[in-house]
Amino acid sequence: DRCGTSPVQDSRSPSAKRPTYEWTAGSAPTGYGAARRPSRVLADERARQVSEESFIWPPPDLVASRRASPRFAGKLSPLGEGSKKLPQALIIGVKKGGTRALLEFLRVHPDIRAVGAEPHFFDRNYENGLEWYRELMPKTLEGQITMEKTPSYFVTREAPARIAAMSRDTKLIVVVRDPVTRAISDYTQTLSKKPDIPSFESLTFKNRTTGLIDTSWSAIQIGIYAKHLDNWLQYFPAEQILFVSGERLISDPAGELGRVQDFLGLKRIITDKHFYFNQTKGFPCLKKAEGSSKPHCLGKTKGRTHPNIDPEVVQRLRDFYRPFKHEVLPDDGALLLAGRTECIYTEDSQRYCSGVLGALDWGGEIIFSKKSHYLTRNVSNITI
Ligand SMILES: Nc1ncnc2c1ncn2[C@@H]1O[C@H](COP(=O)(O)OS(=O)(=O)O)[C@@H](OP(=O)(O)O)[C@H]1O
Repeated sequence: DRCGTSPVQDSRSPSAKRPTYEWTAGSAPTGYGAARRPSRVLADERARQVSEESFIWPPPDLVASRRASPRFAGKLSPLGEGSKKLPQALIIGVKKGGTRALLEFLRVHPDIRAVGAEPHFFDRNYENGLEWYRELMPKTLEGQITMEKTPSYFVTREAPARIAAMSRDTKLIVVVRDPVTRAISDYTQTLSKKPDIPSFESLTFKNRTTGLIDTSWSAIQIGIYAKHLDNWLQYFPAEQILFVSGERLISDPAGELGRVQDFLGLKRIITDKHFYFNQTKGFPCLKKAEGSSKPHCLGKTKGRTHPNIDPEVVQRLRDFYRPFKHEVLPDDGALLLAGRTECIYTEDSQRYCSGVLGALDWGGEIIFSKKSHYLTRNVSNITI
């Protein structure tokens, strides 16, 4: 991954272990970034797993732009014009959903400029202040959208309020993927760094005999999308959140990118002709990466081979996630992560017909109800 895991940024190298903050010039403005370290949504030790890009610091883009690397010349105007702006759109999750692929594909658009590394501003670096954050961003010209991706935002309790404090108009993008595959992908990543960890099967259960799932394990907890989403819907209307299917990002990248460009109010410039399927990699790749004329696939850490998991455990996890897919969430419009449903009925026989935002390959759909009501979260009250 040219933005995350190129050899010089190997996450195993000691110099890349932890972010250091000394190099930044930005000062924290009052009102943002309280002295307190942000507390994590996932308190469990295992929740400290972070996506691999988070180890890359300082952000390669910043280093690259300081060195005026020709790699970035494509997007910078010859005079280096423009100004650094706070992002207007964020890819907030989910970890292992396909967030890197989405960002890399989006960067092909001339009206999108993005920081490649994960800034982790709204979770770990908030006390550094908004000016620090702005300083990380690439320069943009009028009409260009500034973006970043940090998948852990989606599961960070404080993130929605903080992002809303920056701007209530921030557009949010969530790449969702079958939560079971996502969990296995998450585990595979950890295993690649710590080969001695227990098996996926044993980590899944609190007690294997009773079959009780360990929901404190971050690999499981991140996939309870409805629970995390609830938190976001307290601060942002559903229309401001776009769900991208991680599966379709692989099977039909241009189709998903079309939806994203529409959501961002951009001309559909990224189309089928930008992609080719690389047989060796087994994934779609870019014919030309941003600022380059060469084909570009994501790096070795994207598209890892997953270990075989006991099918019974996989099934048990599917059963575990099913109710969450049916959860109805409060908002201006209700949002439902559910099966193939077009209308739902509440206990008082109210009928809520929904516009389907997107079908998910794992049998779920993201449905947006036009009706503006708080719907009960008790699934059994609802006939589907
Ligand atoms: N085009 C393309 N090339 C390679 N990989 C692709 C692509 N599109 C989606 N994916 C899937 O992205 C998964 C990694 O997700 P993220 O980038 O969100 O991971 S991370 O949270 O930033 O670590 C990664 O998960 P694994 O397959 O488990 O490695 C891929 O399945």
